[in-house]
Amino acid sequence: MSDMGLVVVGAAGRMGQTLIRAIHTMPGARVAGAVERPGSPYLGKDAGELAGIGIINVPIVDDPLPAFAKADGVLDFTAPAATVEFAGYAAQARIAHVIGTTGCSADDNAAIAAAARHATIVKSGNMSLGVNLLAVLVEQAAKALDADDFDIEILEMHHRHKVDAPSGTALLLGEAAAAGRGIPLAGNDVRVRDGHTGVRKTGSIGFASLRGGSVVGDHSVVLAGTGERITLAHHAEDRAIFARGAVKAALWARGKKPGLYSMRDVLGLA
Ligand SMILES: NC(=O)C1=CN([C@@H]2O[C@H](COP(=O)(O)OP(=O)(O)OC[C@H]3O[C@@H](n4cnc5c(N)ncnc54)[C@H](OP(=O)(O)O)[C@@H]3O)[C@@H](O)[C@H]2O)C=CC1
Ligand SMILES: O=C(O)C1=N[C@H](C(=O)O)C[C@H](O)C1
Repeated sequence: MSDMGLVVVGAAGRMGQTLIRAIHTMPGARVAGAVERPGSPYLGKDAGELAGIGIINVPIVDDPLPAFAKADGVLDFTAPAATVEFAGYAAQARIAHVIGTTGCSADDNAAIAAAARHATIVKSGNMSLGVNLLAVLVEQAAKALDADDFDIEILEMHHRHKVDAPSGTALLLGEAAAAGRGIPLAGNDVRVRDGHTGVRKTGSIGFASLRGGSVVGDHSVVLAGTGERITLAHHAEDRAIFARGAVKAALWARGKKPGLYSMRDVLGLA
């Protein structure tokens, strides 16, 4: 089979550039296109040169449709509104869509699920192997430790440029904890505490978000009991772990029937 042609949308962003570098080094994939928004100062620049790997003869363009028409898949770490739009185009083009964008609303997620009727979509708040394994461990721990005895709190820290909170990873870990407890996360989550909050509600899952500096992504899940505390944690040191996961997801999705898949499916951890 020929190398999978991948379009990187948001190609000038932090993840976009990391994705261009990852595709360049991973066997089985090639950069087939690079897209940024209309008016971006990066339009016309070579995606490889911008990413620091030298000229690859892929100019950054602002029209996704012709790029998608010539490709086998799209890697998308952009913003929720853009991702919903790209999901529609990827479905039209019948190509795989790997979505790393976080901060999607319920309506955004419904639009993405609708697109997955026609396209193979892999969506995850975190594409790394380590975090997806951590989610499995969190689910097991939450199941093993009774909600009356152990409180679950999720702490995340990211760089100063991050725009959404809690992080997609924190929510993914919260979903895993809730699954372990046999409850939905919605309605049991406490995303903010301020002022006179009252005592902690038994069985709730708390979140706290820190922002600062250049932190790539730190996540801790604390299971706090009386007299003891378990902490399960992951520290991302390099965005390459997310980019390699995304390319792996695209290669996995090639030829799979339409549907909405997760990184746990890709990694065989489901
Ligand atoms: N799932 C995972 O493993 C990971 C997910 N992420 C998520 O990925 C997303 C991006 O993160 P990051 O790379 O740090 O952010 P950046 O802001 O650095 O990159 C986003 C890029 O997308 C571009 N963009 C936005 N809208 C459009 C559009 N309509 N068409 C084309 N390009 C567009 C932005 O352009 P402009 O600047 O002009 O707006 C920017 O270049 C975030 O949601 C983040 O949380 C990040 C790391 C890992
Ligand atoms: O914005 C980021 O940088 C990251 N976003 C993802 C998230 O919201 O969890 C994944 C990773 O932690 C980096």
